[in-house]
Amino acid sequence: MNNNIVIDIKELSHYFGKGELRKQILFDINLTLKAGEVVILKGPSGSGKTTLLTLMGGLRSPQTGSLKVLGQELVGAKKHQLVKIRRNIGYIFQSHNLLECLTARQNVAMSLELHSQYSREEMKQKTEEILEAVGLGDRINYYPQNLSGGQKQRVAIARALVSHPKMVLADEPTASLDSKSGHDVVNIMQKLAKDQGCTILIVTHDNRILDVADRIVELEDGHLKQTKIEVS
Ligand SMILES: Nc1ncnc2c1ncn2[C@@H]1O[C@H](COP(=O)(O)OP(=O)(O)OP(=O)(O)O)[C@@H](O)[C@H]1O
Repeated sequence: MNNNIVIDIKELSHYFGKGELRKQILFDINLTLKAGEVVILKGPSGSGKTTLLTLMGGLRSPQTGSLKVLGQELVGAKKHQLVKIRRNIGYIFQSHNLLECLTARQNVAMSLELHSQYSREEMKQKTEEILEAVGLGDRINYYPQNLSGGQKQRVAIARALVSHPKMVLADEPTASLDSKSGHDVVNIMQKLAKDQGCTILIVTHDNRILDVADRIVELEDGHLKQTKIEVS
């Protein structure tokens, strides 16, 4: 595998439904994401962005074409192979999906517990460091209900990045935030990713955050537009 390539998609198509209801959602997608790149995927509602993101994240089985994540082909992969690939990926969703009964620290620590190589002391240290890095050093023991929308999304970022994943997939991470919090959140995500050499793919409608991207790609009716906007 070329170590520099994190996602390699060739001629990927996707269909929902069966028989007469079968409908093609993605058409011959070709896309490569390199290590450390921040890429924004935009496009109108219903154009297939979330479908593509869930395929790349091993959250849905791809049907035809080729989709390689970290060198592993996911077309035809078994369930356990999808599960294995997911351990290398951090996920951030529109609504933060924090567990309300756990503090910020516990929510972040949960993600580390999946990586059993860490001792309790290491987990505590890593959790505190990442919460400091997202500007929540003074909110470590707060429950989600006592945090603002932007702060909760920052906990979600900390949770996604604490285990140093190779890739982060973020689906509309700023949709429920005001302009300033939205910008803060993506800036933190971008900085941490650059520090860690992590690739980020952000699906968004939010034109206010386009400037964090190294590259913007666009889906329209399931087709990836060939014109790629390079952001300087
Ligand atoms: N599980 C499913 N079964 C059938 N059709 C689906 C399913 N999930 C999505 N679709 C359809 O696939 C198309 C693409 O949906 P998708 O959620 O990927 O679009 P999107 O670009 O992310 O939209 P939005 O910006 O509104 O979230 C839509 O027409 C949607 O109705």
